[in-house]
Amino acid sequence: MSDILKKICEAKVIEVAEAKKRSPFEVMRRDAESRVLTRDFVGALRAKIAQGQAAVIAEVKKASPSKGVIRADFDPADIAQSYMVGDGKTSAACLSVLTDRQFFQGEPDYLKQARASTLLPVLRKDFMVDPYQIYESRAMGADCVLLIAACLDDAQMAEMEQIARSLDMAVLVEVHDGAELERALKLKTPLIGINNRDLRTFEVSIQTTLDLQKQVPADRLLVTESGIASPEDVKTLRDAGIHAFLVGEAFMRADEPGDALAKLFA
Ligand SMILES: O=P(O)(O)OC[C@@H](O)[C@@H](O)c1c[nH]c2ccccc12
Repeated sequence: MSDILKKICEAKVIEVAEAKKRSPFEVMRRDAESRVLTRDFVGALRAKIAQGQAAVIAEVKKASPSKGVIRADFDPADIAQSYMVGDGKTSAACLSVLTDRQFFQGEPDYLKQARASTLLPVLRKDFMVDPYQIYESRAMGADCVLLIAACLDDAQMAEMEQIARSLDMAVLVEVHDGAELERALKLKTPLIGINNRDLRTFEVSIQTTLDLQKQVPADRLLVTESGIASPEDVKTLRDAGIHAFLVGEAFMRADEPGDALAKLFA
């Protein structure tokens, strides 16, 4: 595990211990189980692809450890609506919302606001280290959770996936190398995220996706993540048969994030 990832996951363990004191496990579980109807995250991606379009998971992210504050004027509901509309032709399939406070200046409320202002399925972007957080994700309204293979062992991933499925949530499992990908493929989820960002160096290369793509069976839905910034990047990836994208920074730096999305994927 990279140093930054290790630091974040250690902080998460403490954060979760505190959260459990405020809302004990059974309370959180009941809260999660009382929520009705998730939005179909995988279906929304597949629908775009079936129409010959790129399936874009558009991220709502204020700041990151590598870039600091990315967007000072930050209104999650406005941003989410902008993504949902796009330019009227090209728009997001799904949203991703950072809920981590300490490293990404995120908030659980941002997810609630983004989801309430749109009809799009929402991924909770955070660092899962404990099954408690899967219930917590559903309780805050998430339709999909992220499992980062580098943070978890096989048994933890399988357990968290099982809980997510029992709550009708989708799972995006994120990998950065071939060994992590092999482990991710033991899960049932179709959504395999390949992170182009190396969390040790913060270097970003879409070549990571192109290299690992061969190892992803055709019945899985590969999502290329991070560092997608130009129409050339998009063309290279789509020509290679990759149609699902997770993009944050390139949109967050634009005045109108949905316009930036439409331009990047037109
Ligand atoms: O802002 P970018 O380079 O477009 O990247 C978006 C997304 O892939 C990135 O935020 C991300 C990918 N995996 C993560 C895990 C945790 C936090 C953030 C991430």
